[in-house]
Amino acid sequence: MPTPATAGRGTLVVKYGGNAMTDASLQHAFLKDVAALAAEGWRLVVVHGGGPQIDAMLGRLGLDGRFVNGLRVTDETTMAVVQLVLAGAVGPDLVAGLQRAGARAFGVSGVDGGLLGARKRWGEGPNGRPLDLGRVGEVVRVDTDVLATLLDAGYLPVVAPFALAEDGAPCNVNADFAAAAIARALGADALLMLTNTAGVLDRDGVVLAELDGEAVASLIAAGTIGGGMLPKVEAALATARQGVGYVRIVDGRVAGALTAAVREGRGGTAIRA
Ligand SMILES: Nc1ncnc2c1ncn2[C@@H]1O[C@H](COP(=O)(O)OP(=O)(O)O)[C@@H](O)[C@H]1O
Ligand SMILES: CC(=O)N[C@@H](CCC(=O)OP(=O)(O)O)C(=O)O
Repeated sequence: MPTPATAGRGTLVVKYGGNAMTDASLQHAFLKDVAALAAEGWRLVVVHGGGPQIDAMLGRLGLDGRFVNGLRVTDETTMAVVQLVLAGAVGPDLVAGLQRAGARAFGVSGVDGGLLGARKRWGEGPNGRPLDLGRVGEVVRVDTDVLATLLDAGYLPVVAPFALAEDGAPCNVNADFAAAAIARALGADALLMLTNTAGVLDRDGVVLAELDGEAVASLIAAGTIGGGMLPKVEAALATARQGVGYVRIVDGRVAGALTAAVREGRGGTAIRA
């Protein structure tokens, strides 16, 4: 597997999942990796999740979180909590950690500068019938100006994934889809998705080194891929098909996983068009 590009001159989009963030020392190792790659000259954008952190806040407020095929059912109150947690806690914590690691990080959300525009995304209910997920969006427009401006000025953008809906208010977008849309729009050399598994696992729990569209479809049909891995593989595959040459799902719980994937082209599951 080739590495993404000539070291230090390309664009990397890194999706950092909420499940990979739970251990503080591993988060510190990840942020040091990110800062080191940025110092090498990579144009780097971090898109973060925060699903478990949103669940924790909902729980504290006595509210339930519900998912359909990996997408959160989002009513108005849930949307407020999503914004609060992502742009008020998870994002600033990552920005602060990156600053400590020596990077000039700058937090934005998908609504800032019109970065992400979305239309309503429907879920799939029983018998394939459309299911109303509430304020959930699918990205249909990416305006990369705000990212280019920050990158050109030497900042490392840290993106919270919610977007502008057609009614002009924020809507909830799964962070895997947000990262994928940003990687495509930037013409990134690579999309790295850090999660809390060794990669995509087969039915025996063994990590699959490489997957194409056909393999993904049969693993989904067999029920081997489910939950939060569904949007991840869907987003990864679409990104690979749309020209991002290096897409990899890697273990965010392992120190050095990001730099190994970027510099040595190894670890986790490579997704091929
Ligand atoms: N075949 C599979 N391989 C790996 N993980 C899977 C698979 N099928 C379902 N999953 C689930 O998907 C989860 C990762 O997705 P998610 O919880 O949304 O993480 P993140 O916060 O990183 O986006 C894993 O922790 C696991 O529970
Ligand atoms: C629509 C939808 O599901 N939005 C996600 C956004 C956060 C996210 O994707 O976080 P992870 O990457 O940690 O899973 C949510 O509300 O949980």
